[in-house]
Formats: sequence, C-alpha cells, structure tokens
Amino acid sequence: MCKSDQLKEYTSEEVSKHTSEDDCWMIIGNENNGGPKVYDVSKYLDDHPGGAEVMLDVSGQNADEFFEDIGHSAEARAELKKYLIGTYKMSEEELEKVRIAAEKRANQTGGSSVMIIMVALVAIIYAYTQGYF
Ligand code: HEM
Repeated sequence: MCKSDQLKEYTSEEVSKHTSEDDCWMIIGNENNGGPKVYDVSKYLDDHPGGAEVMLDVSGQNADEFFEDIGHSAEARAELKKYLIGTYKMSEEELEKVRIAAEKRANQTGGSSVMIIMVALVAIIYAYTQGYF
C-alpha cells in the first residue's frame, strides 16, 4: 500500500477551520506533483524565511499557486514534507476545473501532432519534387 492511501482525506470545509497562529493549515500541491495535500504548518510559521504573515494570509486555503509563484527551492519542498497531515478531497467544482484544464492540454497536444505531420508531408513532397528520391 502506498503512503498516501493511509493519509486522512480532508475537505475544504475542514481545512478552512485552521487559520490561527497556533493552528495553521493549508493546501499545497497539484496534478504535476502528486496532487493537492493538506499541511499543518503551525510549527513552521516562525521559521519561514518569507515570514509568518504571508503564510497566515493563505491559511485555511489552497496556497498552491502562491507557493509555486515564489519558485520555492528544493530545500523548501523538502521542509514542506515534514508538515504533511493528509490528502485533499477536491470539490466537484474543483474537479471540473482540473478536467477542463486537462482536456485543453490534450487538445493542444493533438493540434501540435497534426502540425508535425503536415510539416513532414510538405518536406517529403518538396524532397520528391527536387529529385531527392
Ligand atoms: C510549509 C510551506 C512552506 C515552506 C516549507 C516554505 C519555505 C520557504 C523557504 C525555505 C524559503 C527560502 C527560499 C527558498 O529556499 O525557496 C521561503 C521563502 C519565501 N516563501 Fe515560503 N514556504 C512555504 C509556504 C509559503 C507560502 C504559502 C507562501 C506565500 C503565500 C510563501 C512565500 C514565501 C516568500 C514571499 C518567500 C521569500 C522569497 C524571497 O526571498 O524573495 N511561502 N519559503
């Protein structure tokens, strides 16, 4: 059994209750790095190089975008792991957003493969008309 199977699953309703200095939770993670997870960062607030305030501002919420936008180092990501308490159960609305984003990406990839085939075809026709074959 993998570790995440044993972790408790939290909803946004539960996470949103932990927004104080002594009890500060947040959601960090996305589909590119194992999915959103819940962290209890209460003990890290005073040690955070970016300050406690920015962390408290996003307490009880999904802080993934903020965490990624700063471009946190590998050390920061290793530190983060220490505070993991559970996985995050996305709402239907959030799941729908992820589905739409994944579909968009799939369509873009589909579009670029068609382009590659077109370019290859043009190259073959050109080579043929120039007498390379
Ligand atoms: C438990 C979660 C977090 C950990 C372990 C963490 C860790 C760190 C570490 C180690 C640094 C020093 C630079 C680096 O090594 O990347 C840093 C800087 C910083 N972090 Fe975090 N961070 C966390 C969450 C957040 C969140 C949620 C925000 C924003 C809402 C944030 C904002 C910042 C800022 C503004 C800096 C300063 C960047 C600079 O030096 O210009 N951090 N963090």
